[in-house]
Amino acid sequence: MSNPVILQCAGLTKRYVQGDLNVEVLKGVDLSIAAGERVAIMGASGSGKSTLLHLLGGLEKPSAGSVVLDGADLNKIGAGKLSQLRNRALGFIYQFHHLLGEFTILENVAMPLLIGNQPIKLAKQQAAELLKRVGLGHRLAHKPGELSGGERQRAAVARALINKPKCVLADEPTGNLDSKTAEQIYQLMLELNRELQVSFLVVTHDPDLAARMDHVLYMEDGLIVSERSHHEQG
Ligand SMILES: Nc1ncnc2c1ncn2[C@@H]1O[C@H](COP(=O)(O)OP(=O)(O)OP(=O)(O)O)[C@@H](O)[C@H]1O
Repeated sequence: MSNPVILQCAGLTKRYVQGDLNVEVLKGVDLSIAAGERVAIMGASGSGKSTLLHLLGGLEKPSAGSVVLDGADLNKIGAGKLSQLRNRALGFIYQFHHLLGEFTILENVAMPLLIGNQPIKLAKQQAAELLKRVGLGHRLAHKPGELSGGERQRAAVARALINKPKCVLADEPTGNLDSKTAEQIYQLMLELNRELQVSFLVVTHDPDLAARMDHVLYMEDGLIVSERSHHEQG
């Protein structure tokens, strides 16, 4: 693939010290994601998938190795630059939506734009457009607690994409959804991937979701052990 690399890590290592124990959770992971590419990470519970996602998203620091996002080495830039870069270039989706309960859906989705210093009116306009796009145009003034699980997850997808990020990092985005609602979330992610050329890196136990990605990587005990390519889904 000749598309530019958006997110890359090399020799990524993470150790936690627990009392006398030194637990090596990531043991030198190399990974590269191109613009518009969709990658799934699968693997047993405890193999290090979420830890890898946190390090790639700059939410935690590695013990060794590098992460390069949109040309910037995350370990070599200061905290202020890092959060700016994260806000501009990345979107995050979690199994449990992490929307803020005291704000409306519209405000939740507009939030990344406001953090990026966009004027409120414009931010809300753009958030309303994207919420319509994900089928929530009639729910703008609702708070997360007033929506169904699937509606909340669609709002979370909208929030992850409002900044037109280069890459979305998703941790079990369909983990708590029934299969019909999960299907809507896959379709939405695929549409937005095609339309906006956003890359997706998705940690999942869900084989149906993994089958919609360009590549599936398997993690075992802190390392990526195999890769499968499949293009039957286009
Ligand atoms: N802050 C921490 N301190 C100590 N150990 C940790 C910490 N965070 C994670 N671990 C350990 O690292 C290992 C990998 O955790 P991680 O959450 O990355 O796994 P996972 O593959 O995402 O699992 P799951 O599929 O169950 O979500 C686990 O054994 C976990 O106990």
